[in-house]
This record gives sequence, structure tokens and C-alpha cells, in this order.
Amino acid sequence: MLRILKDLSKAVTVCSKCLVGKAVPNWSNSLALKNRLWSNLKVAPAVLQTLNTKSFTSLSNGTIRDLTNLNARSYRSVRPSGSEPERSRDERFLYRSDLKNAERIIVKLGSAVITREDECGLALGRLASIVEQVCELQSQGFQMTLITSGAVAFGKQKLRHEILMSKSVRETLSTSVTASIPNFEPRACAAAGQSGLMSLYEAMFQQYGFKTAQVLVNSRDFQNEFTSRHLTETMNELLIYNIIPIINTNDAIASPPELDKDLRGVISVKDNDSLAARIAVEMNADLLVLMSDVNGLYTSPPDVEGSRLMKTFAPKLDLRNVVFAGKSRVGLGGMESKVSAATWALDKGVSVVICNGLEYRALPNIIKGKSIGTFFTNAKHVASPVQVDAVKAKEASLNLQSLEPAQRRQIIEHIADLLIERSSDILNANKRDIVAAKRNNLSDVLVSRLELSLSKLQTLATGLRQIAASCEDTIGRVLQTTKISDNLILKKITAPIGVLLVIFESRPDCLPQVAALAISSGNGLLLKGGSEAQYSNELLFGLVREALDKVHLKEAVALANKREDIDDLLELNEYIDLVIPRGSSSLVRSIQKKSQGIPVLGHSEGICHVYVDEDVNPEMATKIVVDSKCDYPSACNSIETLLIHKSHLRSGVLEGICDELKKNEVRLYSGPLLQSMMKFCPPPAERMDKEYGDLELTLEVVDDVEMAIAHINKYGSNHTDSIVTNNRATAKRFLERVDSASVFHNASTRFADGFRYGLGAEVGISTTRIHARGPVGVEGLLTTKYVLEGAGQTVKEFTEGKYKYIHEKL
Ligand SMILES: Nc1ncnc2c1ncn2[C@@H]1O[C@H](COP(=O)(O)OP(=O)(O)O)[C@@H](O)[C@H]1O
Ligand SMILES: N[C@@H](CCC(=O)OP(=O)(O)O)C(=O)O
Repeated sequence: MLRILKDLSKAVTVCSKCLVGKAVPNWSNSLALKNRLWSNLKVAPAVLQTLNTKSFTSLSNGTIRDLTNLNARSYRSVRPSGSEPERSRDERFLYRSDLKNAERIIVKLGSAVITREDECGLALGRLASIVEQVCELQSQGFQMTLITSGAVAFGKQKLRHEILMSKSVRETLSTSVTASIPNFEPRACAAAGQSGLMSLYEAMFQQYGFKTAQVLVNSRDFQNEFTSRHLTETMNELLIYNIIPIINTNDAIASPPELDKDLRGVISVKDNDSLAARIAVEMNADLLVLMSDVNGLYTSPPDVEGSRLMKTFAPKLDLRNVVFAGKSRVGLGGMESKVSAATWALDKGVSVVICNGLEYRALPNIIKGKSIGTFFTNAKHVASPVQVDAVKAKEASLNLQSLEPAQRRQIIEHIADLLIERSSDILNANKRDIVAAKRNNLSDVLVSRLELSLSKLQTLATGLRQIAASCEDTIGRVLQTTKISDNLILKKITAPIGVLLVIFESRPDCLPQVAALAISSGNGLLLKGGSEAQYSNELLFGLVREALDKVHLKEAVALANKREDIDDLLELNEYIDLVIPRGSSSLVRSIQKKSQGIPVLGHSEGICHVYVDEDVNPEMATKIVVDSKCDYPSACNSIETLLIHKSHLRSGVLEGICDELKKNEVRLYSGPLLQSMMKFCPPPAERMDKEYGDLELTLEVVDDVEMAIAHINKYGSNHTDSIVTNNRATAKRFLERVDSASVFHNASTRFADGFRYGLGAEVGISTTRIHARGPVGVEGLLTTKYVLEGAGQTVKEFTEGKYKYIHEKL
């Protein structure tokens, strides 16, 4: 309410300063008043949406003067004294995330979007979808204007149809269809096409309760002082009354386009891209969206091999990297014309996105800041912030690996110290996350993963100190030395992978663990945490940066916080070398699907088993099963299925285990074999490969170890599986044949963890079969490189027999 009053008082101040003495209109229509306030005074649409008719009526009676002639530009120049200075237009929309603040939006539809690929009429489906999006935004308070192409293309189809229909059957059959169609005069096509186009728009917008108005202009109209002013006034008036202007060039009487140089820095209207740019600037629009039949601007025409979509385009820096060629099947200007129109509009303070009109919900998603099409910006960075972070992390990782091991060790120890010193700050931030999570009805499983405690922080710090201690021989450790020949020595040494992207959900304790592992192994790190752990993550990230800043390398680690950032990051295969998703199986699967050429390390599911063999110590078996299920049911290494040897159905072992599980409130389900063998057993399990992640467990019976192995290899997720047996031969068989990253004998599956394995911590558990499997600590974040030390030898000298290969392992 305070904001509403503030904004209204702003409006009134401006009015009274500028328009004292003008007639007071009868504001019976509150919508019209809202639009006038908004359009002329730039009172935030969201504020106006919240005002009710009553407040308008009382406000309008005598307070507000005639606002008609006060346009948006004049408001900007008549800012009430004492108000906060606004960011300049150039600064307001530097990043996509700023687009949510746009108010006036121009959308231009190219001919290729409007007409069908088979040239048989208008593309009704996508046109209706765009109209729906425009209406959605208009009713949310954005001021929408449409620039439409397509009159010539559509008119050509109409005329062609007419020619074909007016021919006799004999004529049609005697000549080829294409040869019989003349080259139509584009002006006539435009005249024929424009009316059909407009009646369609009118019908479509009407379905959503919006009225449209047609405005046709030509290049000369912008050069003439009167027609140019009339155009602005007409547009303002239409916008005030919530009518959506639909603009095209008046092609039926258009003269040939004029050259840019005649217009001294003002773009000449030679096609609809330049028309859209010109209108956007004249109308003081915030955003111009140019919709075409391609996903945006590419480094070269999209069908050329190796051509890449440019998500962000800074004209001053990037133009030299783009090759243009060709147009769409019906377009007039081509991409080059779009880029020069967009660049011109950007220089005049209008943000521009070039995107594909076929993309589902492109407009609302652009406003939300999603990475759709090509975003034109004058930001100093060549790229969007995540790309910048990735470049910096790559640079910093090189410096990180050149540090002395002792320096890397100190950084990690410093993080461990900070975890204890700042524990109350961390726990307070974590409390804020927990409160928000509960308010948002996050599941108990997720809340338990989110929660930090002093003891968790202490364990975390201990783990970090272990990692710190291992810094001495991480990078540059010699794995193999080969004497190729005298004075020619080849060494294989450990080396960092490069830049890691770790995407994690819920658990904020991952952040310092992963950061420590990356620092120890000399890898740059990009982190993307879940929004549910936002406060905890920001605080912990701040501590990591603080420690890295001691050696001026704080940029080695960056934290991305928007969900949309993930898509952008996954395309950066030039800078990112490995992706490690940690979280739910759906998160991991979606990352695996989206990652474009960057290897993904991790596991999508944790379907772990304990098999209780015939020859067991019942007490040990019960202890292991209960710990494997109940110690931390939401962890990926807790079990989902207990396989039991058939002899225990009557030995009392199964009964004893079930009693203990029930005491721990575990809900039990039975597999199909158990159901067939027992009269009274728990309800049937939904599937045998279900990951409960909670106090739930499937029980199934097996004949012997072979059947247990087959079951695990079929339904498991190659994560962690354990056998409880006193028989060494059976255990050996199980350990050899179960195809999982971790296989245990007489131990709880909960041991599958970086800290418990003595790795200090883990970046995740890998079930993929690339270089690292199981819990991945520092070792898993290293690769190797060869270093060859010679004394001027050449291969030719070996070929010619001067030297001989020795290949001796040293
Ligand atoms: N570097 C490039 N990036 C993207 N598209 C390009 C590029 N160079 C040429 N084009 C062509 O530009 C066409 C879009 O321009 P245009 O034909 O004017 O479309 P519209 O009718 O939508 O205005 C695309 O169909 C594409 O083939
Ligand atoms: N004014 C013309 C379109 C001109 C034009 O620039 O076309 P396009 O390149 O498809 O945006 C028409 O309505 O057909």
C-alpha cells in the first residue's frame, strides 16, 4: 500500500507540475485512467493492477488533471525532486534477468513465422500461440505492440490461388503449374495480403478480449515532422486505451527504400526489422523481440556445420565473429538486416532479443529472463555472467595448480577454521532456509538433507582437514617414469581435470566439501546449489571465497543461483570439463540429457541391497540390515531391498530382522517370491527397483547367492551392495560377480562415503564407468598428463638409427 501511495503521489506531483489549469476529465473508466497513469507516467503496472476502482474514483475527483498530453519521455525529464535517481536506460537492461522490469514491449513477426512452410496460407497454429502470449503479457500489465510482416507473402499466395482457380481445367492440364503463374507485383500482393492478415489478427485477439488497431507507415512518414508526430500520438492513444496496435509498412504504395547515409545516423525504414527498431525507439519501448524462423543469431548461417547459436551478443565486440548469408524462404531483410536494426535500437536504449517464433511460450519466458534466442546487450563482458564466471574459473584454476601444496593446504584449513568460527552465522542462515522450506511444504526427506547442526559442521571441518593434509601429493605426483632413451625421460604425472561444474540439491554441507576437494586437486569450480538452501549456500560460499582471497584467487570458485543458469552452463564445453550432479535421480537424469558434450559423473539412483546368506550370525545380520536402512534413510547408500536366503523364512532370522526394522518404524513390502511362499506377509512392493529414500523397505527371498547376484545386477543401480555371510567362498563369489561401484562383505552399505573411505569428503558417488567409480574424492578429480624431458633428440634420429628406443620402466 505504501508503494501504491508513493507511486500515486509521484504521479500527482508530476501532473500538478506540468498540467495545472487544464480541464478535469470525467474518469468514469478506471481502466482508461490506469492506462494513462501507466503509459504517460510510467507508474509501475504491478502497482496499478492492485488499485481498485474505488481508489481511482476518489483519486480522480479533482486531484488529477488532464494527463493526455504528458508522455513517458516527459515523465523521465520531470522527475519529482528528491526521488531516487533511476538507472540509465543503457544500464537498466544489461542482463536477461533485467527484462522482468520491461514495461513497453514491441514484438515483430517475420514473414517466415506468419506463413506456412508449404506456402499454403498462414501458419494459424503458431500465430494463435503468439497472439495468446501477447494477450497474456498485455493482461499482466505489459504494453504490447505487434509489428507484422507477411502481407506480401500471404498476398502472393492469395493471387496465385486466384490465378489457378480462374483457369479452365484444360488450361491447367496443358501447362505446368509453376510456369503458368506470373511474377506478381509485390505492392499488389501486399494490398491483397494485408486485409486478410488484419482480419485474422482481429478475430484472434478478440478471443482473448483485446481490440486491435491497424497502423500502416512508410519510410517517409518518419522523415516528415507532422506525420511522425501523428504516429507517436496515435500509438500513445491506442496504448492508453488498452488497444493493441498492429503495424506494417504500407507496402501497397511504398517507394523504393532509401540509403542509410541520407538519414544521418537514423535507420532508414527499408524492411520490417528496421521499422520495428524505429517504432521501438520512437515509442520509448523497453524491449524489442524480433521473431523469425531460426533460434536466434548464429556464428554463421544455421545450416553451416559448426555454426553456434549466440545466446548473448554484444555488437561492438561480437559482430566481427558473425557470418551472414541467405534469408528465410519469404523474408525480405535477412539476418544481417535484423542485426543492424537490433544494434541501432540497442544503442538508443531498447533491449533486443532475436528468437524463434515457433518456440513454445517464448515471450513470457524471455520476460522471465530465460535463455531464449539471442539477447543483445551493451554489457562490458563479452558474455553472460555464468559464461564470465566459467572463463574466470578456468583462468584461476591454472593459478591454483601452480600454488605450492602448502598454500592450497592453508586455504582448506582456513575454510575448516571458518566453519567452526562462524558456526552461529551458518546455523542462523540455515534456520532461515529451514523455515522457508517448511513454509513451502518441502518433504521431510528434503528438510532433513537441508538441516545443518553444530556436530555436522564439526564433522565437516574434520573432513576438510583430512583433505588439506592430502594436498602434498595431489598434483604432479609421478605415476610412472619411462626411460625412452638416454637423456629422454617420460613421466606420467597427476593433473587437475580443469573446471568442474557441481550441481547439488538441498544439502548445503556439499558446498565446502566440494570446494575443498576442488582446491586440493587444483580444479576451478562452478557451483549451482538448490534455491531451498539459498541462505546457507551464500554464507558458506562467502567463507570459501574469503579463504581463497588470501591468495587472490577468489574467482577459482563461483556460485550460480538461477535455475536457468544450468542450461547455459551445460553448453560451455569450452570452459567446463566435468559435470557432477548430486541430488535426486530426476535431477541427475535431466543433467545427463542436457549436457552437451561435457562428461557427467555421478549416479542417478541409489538402489542398494543387503543379501543375508544361509550361513550367518543372526545378530550381525540384523545389525547390518538395520544400519543400512535406518541410519540415514534418505542417503543414496541406504538400502531399498533386503534379499534373504530361503532357509531363513523358518529359521527365525527373517522374523528377528523384521521385528527390529518395525521397532525403527520401517514400513515393509514383499517381493513376488516372498508373497508366493508365505501366507502372511507385508503388502506387495510396487516394483523391485524402487528407491524409497525413506523408512520403507522391500523384502524378497532368494534360493542362493547366484540368485541374489542376478537380482542385484538386474534391479540394482550399480551403487553399493553388501553380503552378510560366514562363508568366505560365497562372499568371494558375491564380491566378484556383483557389478556395483562398491561391494561389501559383512558391513553396512552406509560405509559407501568419501569421509568413511578416508577420502576426506566426496564430490559424489559415481556409478558411471569413466575413470572414477564409487565415492569420488580428490583422486577422482585428477587426470594425468605426460611430461617428456629431452636433450634435443628428434624422431628422425631414431628412424635413422642414431639412437635406440630403450623403453625401460624406472
Ligand atoms: N548468421 C546467421 N544467423 C542466423 N540466421 C541467419 C544467419 N545468416 C543468415 N541467416 C538467415 O536469416 C534468416 C532470417 O532472416 P529473414 O529471412 O529476414 O527472416 P524473417 O522473415 O523472419 O524476417 C534465417 O532463416 C537464416 O537462414
Ligand atoms: N512489409 C512486408 C514484409 C517486409 C519484411 O521485412 O519482411 P520480413 O523480412 O519477413 O520481416 C510484408 O508485410 O510482407
